[in-house]
Amino acid sequence: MSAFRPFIPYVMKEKQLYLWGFVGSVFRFLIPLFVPLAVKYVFDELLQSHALSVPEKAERLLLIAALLLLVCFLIRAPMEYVRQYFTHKANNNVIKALRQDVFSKVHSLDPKYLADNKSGEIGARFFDDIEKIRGLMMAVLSNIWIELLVLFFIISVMLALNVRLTLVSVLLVGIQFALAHLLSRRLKRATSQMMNYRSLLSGFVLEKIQGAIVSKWFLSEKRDREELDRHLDRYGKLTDKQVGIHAVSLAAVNVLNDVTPFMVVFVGSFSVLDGNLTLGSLMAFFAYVDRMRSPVTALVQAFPAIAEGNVALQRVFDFLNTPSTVIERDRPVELKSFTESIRFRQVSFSYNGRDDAIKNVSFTLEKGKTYAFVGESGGGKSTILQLLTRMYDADRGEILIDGVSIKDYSISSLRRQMGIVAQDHFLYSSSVRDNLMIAKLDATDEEVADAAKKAFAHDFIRSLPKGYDTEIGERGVKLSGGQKQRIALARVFLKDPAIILLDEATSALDNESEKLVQASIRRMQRDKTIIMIAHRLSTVLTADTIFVMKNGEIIESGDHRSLLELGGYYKELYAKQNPAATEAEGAARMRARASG
Ligand SMILES: Nc1ncnc2c1ncn2[C@@H]1O[C@H](COP(=O)(O)OP(=O)(O)OP(=O)(O)O)[C@@H](O)[C@H]1O
Repeated sequence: MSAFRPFIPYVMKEKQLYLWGFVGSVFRFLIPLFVPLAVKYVFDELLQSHALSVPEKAERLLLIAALLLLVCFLIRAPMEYVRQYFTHKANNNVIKALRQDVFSKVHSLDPKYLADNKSGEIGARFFDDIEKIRGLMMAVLSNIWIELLVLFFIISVMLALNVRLTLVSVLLVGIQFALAHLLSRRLKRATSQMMNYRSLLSGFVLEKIQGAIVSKWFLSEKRDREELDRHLDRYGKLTDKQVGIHAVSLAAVNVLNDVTPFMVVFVGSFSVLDGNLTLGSLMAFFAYVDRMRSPVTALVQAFPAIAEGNVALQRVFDFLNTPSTVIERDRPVELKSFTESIRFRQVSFSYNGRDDAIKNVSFTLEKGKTYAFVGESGGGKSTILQLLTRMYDADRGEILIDGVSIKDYSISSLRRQMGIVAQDHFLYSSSVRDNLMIAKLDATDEEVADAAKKAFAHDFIRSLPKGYDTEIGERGVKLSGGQKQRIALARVFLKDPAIILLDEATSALDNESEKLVQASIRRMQRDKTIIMIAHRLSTVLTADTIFVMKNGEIIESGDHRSLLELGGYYKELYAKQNPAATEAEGAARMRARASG
């Protein structure tokens, strides 16, 4: 029930449309309910009247028929349209608002949530769950409430006709409701298991589609298929369970449904024999009891949709209420421009709450200089960038920009100062131009081309079939690794931020291209602060300061020369990558010492 509360504002926003739907429904459903009363009049009064001649009776019959037809065509039919149109429109608006909110929520989720949950499972909220909420709205807002109103109306008229018969009917219908209610709890539980599994299944399938090429390489298609079969079997069992419970509800309700009119005729016939009930009243009664079955059947038939919608509401609002750990403070400061320094003060951070990815790290970076982080894989280099861009917040210590904690800045103004080429430089399945322009939405063609030239991407882009308008496929599959990297670099050149973060930004380029791109980066350097991460030490030789990381700690720092002279871990790494250069440098130093 709890998920209904946050859902109410969505429905209330559309109350005007629902009101029209309500008006349409009342007319559409209540008009036919007067037909049995007309039948009663025809049987009890008109046909048995001694005051009227046969032609007069025929004339009245025709008049009643014409009146009923007229009401049906002129009021009931248009009201059906009003009911359908406005209720569906209102439902569509609610669905649209929910989808907008789910989509916006994706952007405010912590990277940790995105790392812990498969995109297919998150996508299931957007598609499957919200569609189930539509089913719930159709059942409840379009049908069930009006059926209940009809039930109330019918019982009132029946009470006026005959109390005893009404009690028999209400008792029988009451038993049907009680049965249905009893089974609905089990149905909800089964539905919840089924839907949670369905979202897991969509996560699995999406991941396998994305990894289809890897499956081909490693010939793991058969294993994927077996895994899918296992998932489908389990899902099949859960759907069978749900269908089974629903079938039991329908069977129980339908038996009683069949029995009810018969019982009414049976009991009612005695009343007719006793002279307590007219034949016309019994016929009207029979028609009402028949109509009375419809709300119960509608309710029971809608149970799966209601149960699924209920679970979907819970899942969607649980998702919308996912707390964020990276939170902007009230009235944050705008970081208008970066003017002095970035400072990490005794910063520690763990992704899983157990192992520190960064341990007590402190350093200061000055504006306009180039810094590099090098060291072993998994040493914590990328984590430094994650913390600086506030994808995660440090567990301990402080990160300051121009002397102010980054938590005090608005997140957008902080990120506006930074441009990043990450290891996983995601490209969208749109054109090259669109991919570049996410860095600057109002960029001119010249600015786009200029940025591409700096990243040495312009020539290859122009050679693509439609140049800058070429579609590059999902995640840029139609491009080579180096081409994708150049586009990611061009994106940062186009953004032209004060702080440039390069995480293995040139690793996919050949030596020649890497040198050219590095030169571009250096050219834009003047007032830029560059933080680069690289395994290939040849790319960081000119950095003002190189930080060497191991096990989440900075173990050495200095420029290339001083680090070599230190003779520590950096020298070891450098020697491994450049054996010849190290020997030559050693010999030169020896010579210098001998001559000095
Ligand atoms: N999203 C994440 N969730 C959990 N653990 C993570 C996550 N990202 C990184 N780690 C862990 O944190 C540690 C530091 O990772 P980080 O990516 O900072 O290393 P790195 O020095 O950049 O490595 P590489 O040079 O291989 O890119 C590693 O042990 C890694 O397994």
